[in-house]
Amino acid sequence: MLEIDSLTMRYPTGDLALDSVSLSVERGQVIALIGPSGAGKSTLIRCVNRLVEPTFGSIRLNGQDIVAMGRTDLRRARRKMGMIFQEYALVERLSVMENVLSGQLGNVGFWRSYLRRYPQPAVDEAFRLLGRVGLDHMVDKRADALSGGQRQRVGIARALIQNPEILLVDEPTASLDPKTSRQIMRLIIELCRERGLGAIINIHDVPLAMMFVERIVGLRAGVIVYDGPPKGLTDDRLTEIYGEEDWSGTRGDGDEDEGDKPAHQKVAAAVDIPELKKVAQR
Ligand SMILES: Nc1ncnc2c1ncn2[C@@H]1O[C@H](COP(=O)(O)OP(=O)(O)OP(=O)(O)O)[C@@H](O)[C@H]1O
Repeated sequence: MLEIDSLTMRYPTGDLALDSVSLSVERGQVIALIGPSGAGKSTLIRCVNRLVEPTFGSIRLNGQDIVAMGRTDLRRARRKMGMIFQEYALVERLSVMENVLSGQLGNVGFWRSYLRRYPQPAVDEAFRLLGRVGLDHMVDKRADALSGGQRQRVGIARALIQNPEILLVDEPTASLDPKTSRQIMRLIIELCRERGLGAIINIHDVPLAMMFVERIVGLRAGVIVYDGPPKGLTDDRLTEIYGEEDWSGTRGDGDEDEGDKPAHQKVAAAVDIPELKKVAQR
């Protein structure tokens, strides 16, 4: 569905942010993109929606090369990409409903959206999505009266109302507490599953990524140094991605909603990491 080939990005400052990155995302597949600060994670996402112009390489969404597109085609292609941001990017003075409907901006034309006259099917879909993300009781609340987790739910509903083919998600939980972070990650993963949506999620929280995502891609200095399941992220692999560090205790403390087993035992069972299992048995 999304095929990135030999993607290279050198900023005008001379920084080589991506060095011949190749990556495919299948329909319904969610990828967590991890790596240290400056590894190129945000640049990769920004290249996919062409907020920055790659220096070299191709990015195909359903066979169409985004890098080669002119303005009209690019605008159309961007509608197929749902964006979810760390800082939510909501319009503070607008209601939850209006923020969600703003995801339709590309489809309803400037004047209709300016006058806030959205077609009834869009309004119905917004209600449905707000129900799905658990905010149906808050449709009229202003965005600036919401908690971080609620804001992110609005951000998710806004991304989904454009009926995207892929989600590009930049640090969705960086501003949230641990429990809310898990709820938001779980929601994103469930929605991707329900809709057969592919996603690339930039994330610093390795344990959280390992808990929810089946494929992890590790970037270091613009190069993919790991691409595989969470259970393959051994200490050596983490060192390759992040550099030398004591990794004990890094691999998560589990999912609070999975029954009464201590959380770290569930993660240990799920990810099959021997060192973690030893800790879990204590
Ligand atoms: N607008 C820019 N102009 C010049 N260099 C940039 C720009 N944006 C990013 N870079 C450089 O590109 C490299 C990759 O940065 P990028 O922001 O993509 O990394 P990241 O992995 O997303 O980091 P973080 O996790 O801190 O957000 C870094 O060396 C950074 O300094």
